[in-house]
Amino acid sequence: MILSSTTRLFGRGKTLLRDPFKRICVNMSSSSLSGNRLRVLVDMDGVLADFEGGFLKKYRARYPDEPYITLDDRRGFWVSTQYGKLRSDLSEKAISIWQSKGFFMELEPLPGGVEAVKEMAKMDNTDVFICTSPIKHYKHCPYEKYAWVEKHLGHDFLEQVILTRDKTVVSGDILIDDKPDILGVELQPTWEHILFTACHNKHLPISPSQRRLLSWSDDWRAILDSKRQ
Ligand SMILES: Cc1cn([C@H]2C[C@H](OP(=O)(O)O)[C@@H](CO)O2)c(=O)[nH]c1=O
Ligand SMILES: [Mg+2]
Repeated sequence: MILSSTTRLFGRGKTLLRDPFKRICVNMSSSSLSGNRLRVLVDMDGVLADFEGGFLKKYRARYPDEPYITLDDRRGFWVSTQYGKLRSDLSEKAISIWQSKGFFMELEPLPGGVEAVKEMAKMDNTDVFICTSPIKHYKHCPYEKYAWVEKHLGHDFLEQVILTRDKTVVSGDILIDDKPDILGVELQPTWEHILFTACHNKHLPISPSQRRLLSWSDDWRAILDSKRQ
């Protein structure tokens, strides 16, 4: 009985369920109870860095005689899946592009993203983290993601980088991300996913409960304000 009321009071955490005191301490440091600070998680590729544009440019340069998919015709999150449907061997060719040295480092910033993150980071009661997934071919990508942040946001911002393959285990109030389905071991992440519009997701119908950020010219400040207490 005590355990089940603890469950209702303190949430669904499996490991901490038997220790309500510990659960309270953990919650105190999470966004909703940490002195009313807002914690914003900002994705990198497709939100701050132009993965799709960078991919197409390098793919066409490396495989000038192969067919390609214009950004307007992109559908589905995974580039290699759509290229594989175009012709089965093109999937591997696509993968070879983002596995190459320099791919992630040389991505151009998407318009307004770096400026928005810098502005957010200066706002009162606001903590901003870059929450990004490295590819499993780890030779260049993790290093280059850090280098990109250092180059565009400055050395101090390296403190704010979270590299994870599972964003559901990271706590925050908002996750601004271009991937339509963000899944992982945590079935009820603390953040609200704000879908950042990209060439591959712009045609997707959005559920009434989901919110979009159309670009960094859209009203991201209003979205942040809507989550403040
Ligand atoms: C393979 C692939 C990766 N990515 C990005 C998403 C991840 O970065 P991010 O979490 O910053 O959006 C990273 C590893 O999958 O590369 C795409 O956006 N499209 C793709 O097709
Ligand atoms: Mg992304």
